[in-house]
Amino acid sequence: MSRPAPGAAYPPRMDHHEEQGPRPPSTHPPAMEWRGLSKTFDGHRAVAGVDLVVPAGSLFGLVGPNGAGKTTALSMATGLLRPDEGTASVLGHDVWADPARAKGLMGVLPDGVRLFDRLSGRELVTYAGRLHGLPRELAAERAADLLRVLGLEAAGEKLVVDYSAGMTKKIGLACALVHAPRLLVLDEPFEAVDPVSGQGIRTLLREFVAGGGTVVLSSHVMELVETLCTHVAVLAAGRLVAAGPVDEVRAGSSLQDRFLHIVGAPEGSTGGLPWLASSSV
Ligand SMILES: Nc1ncnc2c1ncn2[C@@H]1O[C@H](COP(=O)(O)OP(=O)(O)OP(=O)(O)O)[C@@H](O)[C@H]1O
Repeated sequence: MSRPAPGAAYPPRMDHHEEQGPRPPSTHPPAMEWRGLSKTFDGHRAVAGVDLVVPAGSLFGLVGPNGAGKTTALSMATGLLRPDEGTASVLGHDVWADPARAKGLMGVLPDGVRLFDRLSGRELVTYAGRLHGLPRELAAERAADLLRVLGLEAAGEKLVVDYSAGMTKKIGLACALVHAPRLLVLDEPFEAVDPVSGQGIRTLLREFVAGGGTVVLSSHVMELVETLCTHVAVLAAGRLVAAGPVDEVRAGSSLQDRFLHIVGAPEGSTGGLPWLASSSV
C-alpha cells in the first residue's frame, strides 16, 4: 500500500464523535486496535500518535529501526507502560480501562522478560497458568506440553536463572501461551533462538493462527516477517510510516529493500572508519 504522508496516521484517524457520530458496536472487533498511542521520555517523543488496526486472524509483524518505538508501543498496548495519550484495545476491550479482561485474552512476551527465575522452567510455566486461573493439574499438563513442543523438556527442572538467552526466550513464550490466549503479543520472539527452535516456533505460531488466534510480533529479520506474517507495519522515529498486508507494503520488492527505502537507509560505503582497514597499520 502507499506510504502515508510523513506524520500521517495509519489508518487515517477519524473523529467518530464529530464526523460520524458514535461508532456502532461491532460483532467482530479487531484483535488489537491502537488509537493515538503516544509516549514521551525526557522530552523525546518515543511514540508519536500511532493508530493501528490488527485484524483478527492475522500474523502481524511490527518492524522498524533501533529506537523506532516498537517496544514502547507494544508495552503501552499490553498494559505494561501507561500511555501519555491514546488508547489500546484487545478484541474490543480497553487495555487500560478494563485490564483484567484485556489481559486475560492476551499472551505477552515482553522485551527483556523479567521472570521469577528462581523457579524451574516447569514451575514457572505452571505458575503462569495458575496466575491466569487454570486449575493446578491443567496448568501442569499444559506446562509439560509446552516444554516438549519448545524443546525444553530436558531443562524443565533447571532453574530459569541458569537458562541461556534462547531458552529464556522460549520459556517466556511458554508462559505467554499457557492460558490459551486469543491474541499473542511477542516482542522479538526469535531473538537468540536457534534455527531448529525457530522453525518450531514458526510452526507453532502458524498453528495458533490456523486455530483462530492472532499474533503480533516485532522483529528485525525481514525475511522472517516476509515469509511468516500476513501483515506488517513499519515504525520509524515513533511514527507509523507504512502498514497493510505484506504483499501490499513490499509492493513487488523484497520487504528488506522496501524497508530500507521506507526508512531512508544511507546507501554505499560508510566512509567513516579508515583506521579499521588492516592496510592502515
Ligand atoms: N524507559 C525509558 N526511558 C527513557 N527513554 C526510553 C525508555 N524506553 C525507551 N526509551 C527511548 O524511546 C525510544 C524508543 O525505544 P524503543 O525501545 O521503544 O525502540 P525499539 O523500536 O523497540 O528499538 P530496538 O529495535 O532497538 O529494540 C528510544 O529513543 C529509547 O531510547
